[in-house]
Amino acid sequence: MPSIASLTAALAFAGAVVANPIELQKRKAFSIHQEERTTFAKNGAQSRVNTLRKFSKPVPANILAAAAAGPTGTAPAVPGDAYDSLYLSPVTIGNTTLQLDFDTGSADLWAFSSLQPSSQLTGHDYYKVDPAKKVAGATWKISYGDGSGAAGTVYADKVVVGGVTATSQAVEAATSVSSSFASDRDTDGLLGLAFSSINTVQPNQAKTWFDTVHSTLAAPVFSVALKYHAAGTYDFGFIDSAKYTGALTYVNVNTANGFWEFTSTGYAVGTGTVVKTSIDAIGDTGTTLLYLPTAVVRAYYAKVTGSSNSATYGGYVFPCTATLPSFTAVIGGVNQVVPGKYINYAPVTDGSSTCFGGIQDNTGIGFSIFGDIFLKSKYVVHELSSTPRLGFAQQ
Ligand SMILES: CNCc1ccc(Oc2cccnc2)o1
Repeated sequence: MPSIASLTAALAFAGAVVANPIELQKRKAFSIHQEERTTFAKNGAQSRVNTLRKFSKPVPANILAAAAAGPTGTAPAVPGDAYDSLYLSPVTIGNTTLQLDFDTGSADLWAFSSLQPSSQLTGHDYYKVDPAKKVAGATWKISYGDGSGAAGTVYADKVVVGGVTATSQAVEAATSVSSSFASDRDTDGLLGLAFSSINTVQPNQAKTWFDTVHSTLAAPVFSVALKYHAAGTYDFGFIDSAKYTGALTYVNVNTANGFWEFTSTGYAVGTGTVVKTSIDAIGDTGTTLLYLPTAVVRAYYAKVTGSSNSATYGGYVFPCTATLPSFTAVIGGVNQVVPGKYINYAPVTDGSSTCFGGIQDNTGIGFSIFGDIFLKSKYVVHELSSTPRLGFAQQ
């Protein structure tokens, strides 16, 4: 049995993280967790298997099973402002870590880059392009539902999200961005998590990061836990049962339009009865609000005293002191409830006593959008199986 000192020295040499030797001597039994330097997607369980084998120790079946399962990872989702207008997550592209908006409503991974005018880069982390990694002849150009957009060229580089590595991922480097992106110093780009069929790279469409890595993950899933005025998470390759209450219930997804598109079969306002109606909707972490059919939105604000559909503010507003009813959408036959408090998005301008509704009309969009206002009360599993589906549970 090697001495504690020699074991500590050996592990320190191997670059392992060990407790203080004195601390080790105080303990009767201790476990050593060794992080290995790998170039492929990280897999903590595999590191433990390697360590136990290194010291000729038996490997418990559950650790072997987890190691064989493949990597998993978790990235934080941090509100970009006081009203959860968007959420930002750290992504390492090449050697730089940027804050990207993970967007289940689009399929381009793009970043502010060294190709832009330096005046657009103030306050940003940005991707420093390496001409050796350029994808010859490839360009991209994207427009979002809020009228913003960006365009540029394409590089193949290492992209790490939550410890999971894609060694050669299409990284769309911006050469130009719209004014709303240029003035948003917090968002360094987007990471699309919709289906690669709507990626905008030409002439050869690129894959999303999740599409690149999903076959190596422990399971072909990612799970989203956005939170109300707090940091949440994106889990990749696994479902974290500690992050929700009750059961996960599922609905099939129609991927024809490249979205996580599903049908809600009814709704209720507050304690009212469920109105059966078919609502064609997409889940979209990149959209702030909950956009619904005109009749549904009218029924909701009919229960909000002092509310009106304001031409001035471009949507339904109400007194910030209003007590808002909850909103229920029936998904997969299960009532998914959004607390009324979550439907007060923000004052129309800082300090105003008039507030802008989290529920708005979907006129002009062509479908409903279950954006952050809806998502932040749920744990949402996105399963890329042979028949893709969405799982919902209450946080
Ligand atoms: C606020 N405009 C800039 C901006 C930040 C994130 C995005 O992207 C969006 C916008 C709407 C829908 N989906 C993604 O645009």
